[in-house]
Amino acid sequence: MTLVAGVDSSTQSCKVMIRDAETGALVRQGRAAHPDGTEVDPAAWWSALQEAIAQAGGLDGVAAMSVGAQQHGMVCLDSSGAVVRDALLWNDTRSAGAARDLVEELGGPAAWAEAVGSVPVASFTVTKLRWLAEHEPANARRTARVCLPHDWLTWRLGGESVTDRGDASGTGYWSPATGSYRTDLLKAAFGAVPELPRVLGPRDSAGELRAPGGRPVRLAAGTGDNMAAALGVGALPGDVVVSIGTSGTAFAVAESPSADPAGAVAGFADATGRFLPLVCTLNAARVLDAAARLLGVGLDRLGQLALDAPAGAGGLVCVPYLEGERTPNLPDATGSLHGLTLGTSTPAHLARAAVEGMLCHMADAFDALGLDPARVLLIGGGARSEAVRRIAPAVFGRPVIVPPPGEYVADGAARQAAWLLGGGDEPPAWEAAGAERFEADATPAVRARYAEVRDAQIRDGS
Ligand SMILES: Nc1ncnc2c1ncn2[C@@H]1O[C@H](COP(=O)(O)OP(=O)(O)O)[C@@H](O)[C@H]1O
Ligand SMILES: O=C(CO)[C@@H](O)[C@H](O)COP(=O)(O)O
Repeated sequence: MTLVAGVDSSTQSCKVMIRDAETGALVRQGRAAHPDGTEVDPAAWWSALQEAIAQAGGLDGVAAMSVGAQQHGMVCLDSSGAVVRDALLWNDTRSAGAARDLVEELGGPAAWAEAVGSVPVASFTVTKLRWLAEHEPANARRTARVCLPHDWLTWRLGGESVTDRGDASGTGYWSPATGSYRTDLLKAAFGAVPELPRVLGPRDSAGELRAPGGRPVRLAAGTGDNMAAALGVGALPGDVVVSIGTSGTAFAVAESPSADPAGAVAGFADATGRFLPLVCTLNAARVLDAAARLLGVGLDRLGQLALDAPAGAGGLVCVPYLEGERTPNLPDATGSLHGLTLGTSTPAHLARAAVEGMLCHMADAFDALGLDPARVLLIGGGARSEAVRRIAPAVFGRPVIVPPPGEYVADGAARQAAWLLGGGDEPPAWEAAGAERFEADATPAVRARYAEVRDAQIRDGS
């Protein structure tokens, strides 16, 4: 049996899935935690990857491997390849001011959407580079090369200095429409053009690593985590995927590039040669973690409590901007609870408000895509919650399909590695495991009440 390994180096952890290259059957897996925080020494990703590989039983029998990872993170290297400073992650909002300046300098949001398919907010690499140039000029001067988390891991594994279309499209200096770097925008933001990774196509080779014993393991291009998830879950044009992970995302596979001048939809490229319009929120599954912490319960108990309370939580509304927010672009916002009464001051009402607030927020992201999909697929750690699976169709006002709980980012990376081995125009057709369909009566009043409270909070500027 020929094996492939897929990696998901995400915000909270590193996961490795080892699968049969031909059928996609799961053979073994491992995972390891990442440190908390929005700036991280890339060495921590490296040691988590080694730990996850060891937990998966090593790379014996693995012929090809691919790395999917959190998008956008700024990894600066000096001329010897050493890391200049801790990487600033996609959820680090310190470059919000730099984003505002860059948008203004180019002539407004529409100019950015036209140039690179997206309007940069603090998540985008280009804004982090501007922040570095302004706040840490010595580090900026030492920066000879800039790459992204998946690029850096691929390179450390023995690969070349390469990236892929999907991850390049989250930098803010690569255009999905033309397939080329906009070094003019990088120069304008950073004051210099450091060396950038070569952008590979979906089936291209990134080199190879030498596993213990000297056996070569081929490296696929890798990609950003959302692009890998689309590949792992087998998303087809006509589907929308909603992922409830550290970030919340709603995305679709598209045949042509997009450019939203309003900035809500990022016009990314995907990992198959197509495109991936995507709406991303800073707050998603960790809203449930926070509510569980407040109530002093575990996630399963939080879900039971939420299902015990009535729809609408008796008017208790949670606006879940706990980490600031990216969509809507409110980097300094905080979360809030509205509608506390003696009646709603119960653990069940609070749990329900947290689940519904998070899902209303995700439904806003879904709506921003402006699509009427044939299927809505719900994935990510948050989709493991029974309460989320049962309340989501009520809040979204449409059925949701929940694939079996799994590591779809790492699986997508594994599928890309199998594609590298097998060749062909499309990735190998691995059989999808049976998904469950959830239906519920729509609860438009829950969304309406949420929207009222959300808009009042935004008007207040808090
Ligand atoms: N049974 C569960 N119920 C609710 N949430 C869960 C459950 N299991 C995991 N999660 C959530 O999954 C989140 C991690 O999701 P994941 O998609 O793995 O994140 P990422 O890939 O962004 O690091 C955790 O923050 C946790 O809240
Ligand atoms: O910034 C984005 C997408 O634009 C995020 O989706 C990151 O890619 C982080 O992903 P997770 O760690 O939540 O999977």
